[in-house]
Amino acid sequence: MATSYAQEEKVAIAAVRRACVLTSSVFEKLIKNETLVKGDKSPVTVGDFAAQALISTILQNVFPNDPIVGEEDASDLRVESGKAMRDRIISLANDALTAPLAAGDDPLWGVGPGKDQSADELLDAIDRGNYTGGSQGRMWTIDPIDGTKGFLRGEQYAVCLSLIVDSKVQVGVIGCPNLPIDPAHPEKGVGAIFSAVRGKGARQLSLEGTDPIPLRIPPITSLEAVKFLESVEAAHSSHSFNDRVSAALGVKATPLRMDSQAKYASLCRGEGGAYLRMPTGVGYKEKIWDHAPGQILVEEAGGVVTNSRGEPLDFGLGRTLGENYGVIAAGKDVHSQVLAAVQKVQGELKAKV
Ligand SMILES: Nc1ncnc2c1ncn2[C@@H]1O[C@H](COP(=O)(O)O)[C@@H](O)[C@H]1OP(=O)(O)O
Ligand SMILES: [Mg+2]
Ligand SMILES: [Mg+2]
Ligand SMILES: [Mg+2]
Repeated sequence: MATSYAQEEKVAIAAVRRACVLTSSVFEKLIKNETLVKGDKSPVTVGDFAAQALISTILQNVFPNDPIVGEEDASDLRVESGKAMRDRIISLANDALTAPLAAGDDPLWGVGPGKDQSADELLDAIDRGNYTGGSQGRMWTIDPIDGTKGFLRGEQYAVCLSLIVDSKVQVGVIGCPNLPIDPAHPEKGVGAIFSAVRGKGARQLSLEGTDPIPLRIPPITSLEAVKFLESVEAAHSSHSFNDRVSAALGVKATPLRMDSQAKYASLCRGEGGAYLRMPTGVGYKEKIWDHAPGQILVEEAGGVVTNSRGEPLDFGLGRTLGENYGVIAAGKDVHSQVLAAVQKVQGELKAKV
């Protein structure tokens, strides 16, 4: 019998919901010495560590045998110089794990009032994210704060969780605390969770995990109006390459820039016509936690996600997607045209050198 993954989706939504409560409260109170710079020069905050500890703890309670590929590790927190940050992370994670939340979160998956974790348990929970990945079996991916730079700017970021089984994403959940609930009605406020299960469609939920609205990428009537979604950070994805592709397609709309996998979610709501992420140089390999939930969300909303060779993303190669051929996500009708334009621009650039 095929697995329904209903339990996995429920747990994932509950974990992302609690993590969103945590990250929002961290942003309100974040102070200067609560951010570290990692080896690759990217920032990481107490919110990233605490959210990974929280999600990993919930997964451990319900699926103790599932390995986890998580972005963060606790090595900087285990040393003496990490003590202040460590204490803060432990208190944040415990607050979020034990907070009594309203409906939509029952049963509590082993968390809730009186279920405080020790410092060692929470550091170990972060480090359970050290799985190397691979092509077989079940594994979860956690990006506790995707778009940390956006988070620090008070702009878009996302709490991202996925279940991969035998290299294929089966469940994806993306929490976007700063994304408008309804872009056509800004007065409705911000904060949404997006969720997809393979073969069962994609949905937008409230930040409480309730009130599902099915997601379907709307058809595009003219290429001129295809709004590209792209990174804010020019170092993460080439803006100039996107401009060339836009010109090749005759696109008139100005691109919509936002951080994180909120781009995938926005595409599913028709806020942009295509998400294009081309490498800016050599060396950087895309991570599976940066694309797995977004990929299933787009596919279940009727769209297509490939690299610039037109191949599906391969989540079975380890912690990264392997050689970086970029990412193109769009509705079915638009994807083939964007892919052709990307390959045309690549050909022109090659001819130049
Ligand atoms: N050189 C790079 N190329 C592409 N993506 C990058 C690069 N450096 C960091 N990233 C990752 O891009 C993601 C954010 O992308 P976006 O620009 O779409 O918001 C983050 O997960 C970030 O990793 P990190 O979490 O380590 O900062
Ligand atoms: Mg990061
Ligand atoms: Mg990320
Ligand atoms: Mg991150």
